[in-house]
Amino acid sequence: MSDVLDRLATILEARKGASEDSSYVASLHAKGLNKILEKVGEEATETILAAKDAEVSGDCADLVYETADLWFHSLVMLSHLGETHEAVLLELARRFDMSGLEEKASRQNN
Ligand SMILES: N=c1c2ncn([C@@H]3O[C@H](COP(=O)(O)OP(=O)(O)OP(=O)(O)O)[C@@H](O)[C@H]3O)c2ncn1[C@@H]1O[C@H](COP(=O)(O)O)[C@@H](O)[C@H]1O
Repeated sequence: MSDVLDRLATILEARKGASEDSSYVASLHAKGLNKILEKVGEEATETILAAKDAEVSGDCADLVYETADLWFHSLVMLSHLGETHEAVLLELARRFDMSGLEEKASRQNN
């Protein structure tokens, strides 16, 4: 499961050179950053609405589906700008490590 982002990133990279008629990702790149950002915004809104519905129904299936759409379009945005998910994972890891150090320092001070 953990290699899904790596595998998807490889496909997204390959789609940069693909024909826009044969590939949704290539069509987004061809339409440009504004179209990609429009999709990220739409998917973020759909994710928020699905989260509100999930709170009422207790069913998170639509929320998971919409979050996957949001992550996917965010990955296309990063790829369009020459960045990858790895930079985001590194940033999360850096924060995780920092919070670990803070916890340790706080334990030592008490
Ligand atoms: N993970 C995804 C993925 N998630 C969502 N989508 C597409 O994202 C779009 C979601 O937008 P909407 O729900 O607004 O649907 P829509 O109304 O058809 O979209 P628009 O007309 O508004 O652009 C749909 O067309 C979905 O098919 C995806 N398209 C592709 N992938 C992955 O990307 C790879 C490359 O895809 P292609 O470029 O199509 O080969 C695929 O193998 C998949 O692994």
